[in-house]
Amino acid sequence: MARESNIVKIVGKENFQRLRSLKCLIVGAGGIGSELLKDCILMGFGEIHIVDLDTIDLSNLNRQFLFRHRDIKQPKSTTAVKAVQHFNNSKLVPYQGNIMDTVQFPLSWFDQFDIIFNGLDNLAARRYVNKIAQFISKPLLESGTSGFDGYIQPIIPGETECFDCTKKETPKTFPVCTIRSTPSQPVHCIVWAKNFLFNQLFNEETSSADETSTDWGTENKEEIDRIRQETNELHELRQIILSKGEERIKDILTKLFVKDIEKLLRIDNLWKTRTKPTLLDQSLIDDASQAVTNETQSLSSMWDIKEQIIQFFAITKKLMQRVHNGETNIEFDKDDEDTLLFVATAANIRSHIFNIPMKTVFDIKQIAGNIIPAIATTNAIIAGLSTLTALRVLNLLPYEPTKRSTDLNMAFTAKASNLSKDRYITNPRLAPPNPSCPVGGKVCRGVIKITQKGLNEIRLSKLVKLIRQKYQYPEEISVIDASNQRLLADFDFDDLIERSLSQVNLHDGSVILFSDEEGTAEAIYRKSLELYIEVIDGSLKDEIQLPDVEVPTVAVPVQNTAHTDHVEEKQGKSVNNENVIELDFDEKSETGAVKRPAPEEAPENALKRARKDKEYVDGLIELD
Ligand SMILES: Nc1ncnc2c1ncn2[C@@H]1O[C@H](COP(=O)(O)OP(=O)(O)OP(=O)(O)O)[C@@H](O)[C@H]1O
Ligand SMILES: [Zn+2]
Repeated sequence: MARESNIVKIVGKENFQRLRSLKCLIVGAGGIGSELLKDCILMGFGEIHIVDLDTIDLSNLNRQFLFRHRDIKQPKSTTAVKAVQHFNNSKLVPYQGNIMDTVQFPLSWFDQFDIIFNGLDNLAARRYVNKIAQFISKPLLESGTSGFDGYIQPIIPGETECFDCTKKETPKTFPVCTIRSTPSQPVHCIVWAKNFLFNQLFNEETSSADETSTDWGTENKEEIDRIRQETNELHELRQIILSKGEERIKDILTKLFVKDIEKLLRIDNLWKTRTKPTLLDQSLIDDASQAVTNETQSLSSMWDIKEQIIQFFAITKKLMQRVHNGETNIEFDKDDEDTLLFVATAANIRSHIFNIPMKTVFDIKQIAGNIIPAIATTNAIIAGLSTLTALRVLNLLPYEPTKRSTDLNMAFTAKASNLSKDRYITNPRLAPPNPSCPVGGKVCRGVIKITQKGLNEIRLSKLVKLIRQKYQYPEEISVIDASNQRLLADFDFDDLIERSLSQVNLHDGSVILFSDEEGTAEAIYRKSLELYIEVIDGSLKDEIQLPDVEVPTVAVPVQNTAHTDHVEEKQGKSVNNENVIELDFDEKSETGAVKRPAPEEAPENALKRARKDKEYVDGLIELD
């Protein structure tokens, strides 16, 4: 086949046969994932498995080229696979599910793959796959894009830096619930006004593209139902816009800033740790509806709430007239002052009721203009670089064999726009693992194999004893359920020690962290050990098998700063750090150290636990 002859030219006949026998996993079937699927098929991988938890949304169609309008609400993974069947020569296996679901995707399932590609859009899932790749020692091609910027990072466990070796930037997109129910910053209200409200009222074509994220950010069913219902009700507001009912602009304000907020206030759970919003004063709405405005206010001065509402009336009227003059779909454009004023006043009224500082129209113009769109071309470039790099990672190129894994290039694109003068792709080298990385550097890692019987019968005390014997830990060690940062045992907390592993909630997919609490007089500690629990079906001697890993001693605590310097140097002068790694990270998991007390934890243990967590986060230096 002509297509195959091209890849054969690149890798040679023998390597092509190897490629045909390899299995790859693509995590995410969105913007990058769709591209990866096409590229992996064109390369000729023997088997390609693709996972996505989501269904197709109207807003995906502009760039996720495997999907059509008729596919809306269908699962992404199966639809993507159907769309490529006609040119496919590989075995394709789609899954709809959350990659972090250890029941659907246990460690043994990951182990079947020769390489993993990430096409994800959130920090939690990226971190999870990174950790899994470290546990099973499989190469991972991590990637991400943001507007015209993007990056790929090949991760070879133990040899190159991992995803968590460098600190990640704060989020630029937000979970749905933050935007729709619990805003806490001006930008949340601006995203709501621009991406959601404005589109619902003035642009039918993009009206379901209401968020920059499909991540609900909550499991609260009541809240999700409310958001869905609210979306349906907004279609009625669109009718007001279409109906020439200028006198009904009051109803729009009342619905958005009084009735919807009343409903929100009824969901008690939302307000346990947050300040409640206050309803917009109905008399302010009534007064503003009577006010006459022809004055132009300075866009760089701060308007009070009264002025915001008056301007909201005026600008909504103006936009309604534009709709009636034939512009049925108006697009937000920061340079179209009408659309800007609508978004600014709506955002500010929402900020006002959520006790968030309001912003000048001028400031809002900067913020709204910067909300970064996803660009199909960047996704295509990044997925292409990712699959090409995979050839090198898998040693499939007959020439220039890679001497060390860190000689692999990590690619960044920046300003890939055809309007920009400085288009470039840079390729900084990879760094070795960061010794103070919480994932790769500071802990040793392995998999405990255990039977269900073992899980039900073996007590925590027995496990601790086995661990101490096998890895030469001292008497005092602490045991933490690392999946949720729960303390299970340490030198003065033994409430759970005589319970079985299943009684302390350990199960297939749990990760436990053992740390030396004692050390020597010279402050030499045994390195921490993180073990993944894999429950197996067959039989095992003593029902449990600990992994054969070396757990060396380390000196503590020395802050390690070398790595940061190294990263800066690696990225080169021409690449602005801020431009490079910008992804929609989930704020909650940014530190990776969520600390939840054990259900039966005494207050004094919470203190100790906090101390321990801190040690885990601080640096440990390995002694050779
Ligand atoms: N934990 C997860 N398990 C499986 N798939 C995931 C997980 N987290 C995210 N994804 C998928 O990764 C894909 C990321 O693709 P992309 O960045 O294009 O986002 P999108 O949700 O399709 O688009 P947008 O966020 O711009 O609306 C999405 O299809 C999303 O469903
Ligand atoms: Zn790391």
